Amino acid sequence: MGVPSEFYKDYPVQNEHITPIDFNSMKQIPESHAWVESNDFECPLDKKHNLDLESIPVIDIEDSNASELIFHACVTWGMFQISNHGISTKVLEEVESQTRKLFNLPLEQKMKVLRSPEGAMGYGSPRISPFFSKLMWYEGFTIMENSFVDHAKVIWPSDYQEFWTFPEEPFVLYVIVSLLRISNVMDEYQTRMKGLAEKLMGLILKSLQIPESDGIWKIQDPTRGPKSMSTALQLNSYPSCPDPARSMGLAPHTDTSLFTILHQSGNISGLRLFKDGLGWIRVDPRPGTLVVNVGDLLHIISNARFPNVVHKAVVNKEKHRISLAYFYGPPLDFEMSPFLGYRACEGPCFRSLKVSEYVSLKAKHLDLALSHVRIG
Ligand SMILES: O=C(O)CCC(=O)C(=O)O
Ligand SMILES: [Fe+2]
Repeated sequence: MGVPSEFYKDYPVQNEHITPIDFNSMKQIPESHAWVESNDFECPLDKKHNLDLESIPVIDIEDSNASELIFHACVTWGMFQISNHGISTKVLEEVESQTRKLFNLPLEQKMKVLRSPEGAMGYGSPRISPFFSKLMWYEGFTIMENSFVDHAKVIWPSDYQEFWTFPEEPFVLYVIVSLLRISNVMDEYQTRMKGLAEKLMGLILKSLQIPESDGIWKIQDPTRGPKSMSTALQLNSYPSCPDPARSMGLAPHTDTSLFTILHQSGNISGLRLFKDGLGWIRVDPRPGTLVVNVGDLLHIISNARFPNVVHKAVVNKEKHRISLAYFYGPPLDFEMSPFLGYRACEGPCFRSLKVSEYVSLKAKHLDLALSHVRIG
């Protein structure tokens, strides 16, 4: 979820958990990246017998029943796919192509925007890395709101100026042009995602029958100014891997957000969700759709009615997979309470707490964070 950089100052990450290796030069996976049975319990959907559970629902968000359909999908899966979402193929192709360009830069260029040990933005390994004994076959780039160019200037001010001072160098020029192009595309994508997220939020709150007088409806109010929603765009890159069965793209986790909107590139399988009793289920990319998954904060607000779905990403031998996750959450100062409407379970399952407290608990305890919030 989008949090200010200074937020993680009490939870610094060690360098080995920030710096990705040069994946492209690897003919085999190093011991540091070799997982034991990483892809256990793989459970292809075509082997399922229960037809109702056979696929993550695709919901047309303009459908008059969208809210109802979302409710059922969230209760059953904690995940759904959306069509008719208004993000054009052109925008998605553009953002994907710029993302590929960024990750295709030589490692030493990407290292110039490496996330700091206390930081939230920039290039690096997953922030969940310290919680696992093995490293992931992954490199990512986290962008917060505002313009990407502004972040770039903040992240590497001296080099940025150098680029303008010595423009005769062709590679440097290429980087400047790429940077500006990427910035525009990333800004545009975030703006579109924000609009879509606001719409989805309305449908989700309606699906839980939370009355419009409740404070949660008001957090999207733009007059709140800088204290508006916390969002982040996470560019995920999974280079092709010599030994996918013993590697992990992104280890099993739940998202801290209210919900996440995920775009999976091309026709490359990678996302898996965990369903009790069934194991790992493939959520392959489907043209024209985006994936939406329930995060921890919506799990709390829905009083555990919506599962915060455990998911992971696997890698493959031939293809370089890209995905883009847009995390959407309430402002850090927002006090969350489980909603106890007639659809929720009896009594509150969680205590009330500020979003900032939950984000800190997550940074410290990862998947055990919820046990610090649960009542009874
Ligand atoms: O790449 C994927 O399919 C999953 C990404 C993800 O779970 C995340 O960015 O939190
Ligand atoms: Fe995730």
